[in-house]
Amino acid sequence: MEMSSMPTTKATNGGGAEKEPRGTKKMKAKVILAQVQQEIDTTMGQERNIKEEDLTHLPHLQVMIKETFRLYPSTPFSLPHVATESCKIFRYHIPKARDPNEWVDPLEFRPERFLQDDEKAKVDIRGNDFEVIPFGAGRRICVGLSLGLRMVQLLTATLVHSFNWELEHGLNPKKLNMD
Ligand code: HEM
Repeated sequence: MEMSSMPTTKATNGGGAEKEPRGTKKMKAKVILAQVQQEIDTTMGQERNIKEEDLTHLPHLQVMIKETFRLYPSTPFSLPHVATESCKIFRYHIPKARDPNEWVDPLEFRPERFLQDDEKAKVDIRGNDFEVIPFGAGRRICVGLSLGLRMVQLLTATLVHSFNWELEHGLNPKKLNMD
């Protein structure tokens, strides 16, 4: 996600999500954040911490994480595994990462593409659909898949539940030093 750095507690932020001009990427990120926060608040309230059992009731959280894995898979940074060109291996079609023939607006962060009734609603990230394989696929698939996915979901949900997130001093995400 294009947001990180300085958290404010939800109580002190004053609900700034609606104050940005419409149509900007920053605005979109805030809307997505607000949507996930609202989903968590509606589902389990603000009085207790998120538990693993809650995760299955949070579809917006799940598609936000799916979209993050699609657009920013972590593995190419550590292992030399990324499809730079679409190709066919035996009978398997492996689409190029962020292929415009596979994805509408491939470079846009659009979690809703994975929501029910949308184009890619059925795509799963557990190695069954080759469009998004953040954990790999086949016999060398990540053995920590279930643990890793649950941890990412639980941690993200907990951070989003407790804080609003934005870059310090309105920094442009493109200028963020990721080294
Ligand atoms: C979000 C978290 C994680 C991501 C995105 C991830 C991703 C991956 C990927 C892409 C591979 C390579 C698959 C391939 O070669 O095709 C891999 C392999 C592996 N991962 Fe993970 N992983 C995560 C968490 C974990 C955790 C929590 C553990 C252990 C508790 C783990 C243990 C392993 C092991 C042992 C392999 C090598 C499997 C093999 O070569 O047979 N991973 N992971």
